Amino acid sequence: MKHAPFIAVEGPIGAGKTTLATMLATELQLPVIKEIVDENPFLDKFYQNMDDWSFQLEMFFLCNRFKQLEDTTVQYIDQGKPVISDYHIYKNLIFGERTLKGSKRDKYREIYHILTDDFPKPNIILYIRADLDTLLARIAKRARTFEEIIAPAYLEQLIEDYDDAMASLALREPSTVIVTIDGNQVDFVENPEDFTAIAEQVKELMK
Ligand SMILES: Nc1ncnc2c1ncn2[C@@H]1O[C@H](COP(=O)(O)OP(=O)(O)OP(=O)(O)O)[C@@H](O)[C@H]1O
Ligand SMILES: Nc1nc(=O)c2ncn([C@H]3C[C@H](O)[C@@H](CO)O3)c2[nH]1
Repeated sequence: MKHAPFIAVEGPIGAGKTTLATMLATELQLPVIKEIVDENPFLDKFYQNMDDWSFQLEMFFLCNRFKQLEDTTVQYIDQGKPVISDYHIYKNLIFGERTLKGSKRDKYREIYHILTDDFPKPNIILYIRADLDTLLARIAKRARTFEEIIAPAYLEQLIEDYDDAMASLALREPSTVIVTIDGNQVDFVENPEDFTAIAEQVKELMK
């Protein structure tokens, strides 16, 4: 590994990223970086009108994650300390490519690369795949009001985008370990053995 273990949990909306990252952080005694949701002023507006609000929303996520990545690099990666995050910065591009159009998409892509290309990236990705029914059930279980109007078609598209993105990342960065977790079958919340198996695998990868 080029640098200390930097683990990212990824997957489409509601796959269980924050849940798994938090459980692993406790089990492996790692610091955990979580994305900011509650103070996001654009999410609500975005779900009501994606075309009007996507640029503001994507820029907000990008700026927040840029700051978190900057801090993570200084506090952990540069110090050789392992860390786990409930997202990979690459998700900005996965979402941005889907929600933005035309010149805004081109500008956003350029800004993304300018801001993030020189940062250390996660060397272990836990990719939770889950089908539409599983995602809808988990989103409903979490019951964030602004997510009630998420269109199933948007989620379906994101499921596909995530698969494509992980496949292209694997080609581009062959040294990055991507562990795919079947979120429909593997239940790290309800089945302790499922969680233990994931935690053991991560421990091995961190050696
Ligand atoms: N394996 C699981 N089995 C059952 N429930 C789960 C599982 N994983 C997560 N959940 C529940 O599903 C909901 C969504 O989980 P979580 O918030 O971790 O998803 P997320 O991927 O971080 O979401 P987001 O994409 O919005 O950040 C929560 O209520 C959580 O308790
Ligand atoms: N458009 C868009 N771009 C992102 O980078 C992004 N990251 C997360 N999200 C949405 C998913 C959940 O509703 C909620 C919490 O994860 O925020 C995003 N939406």
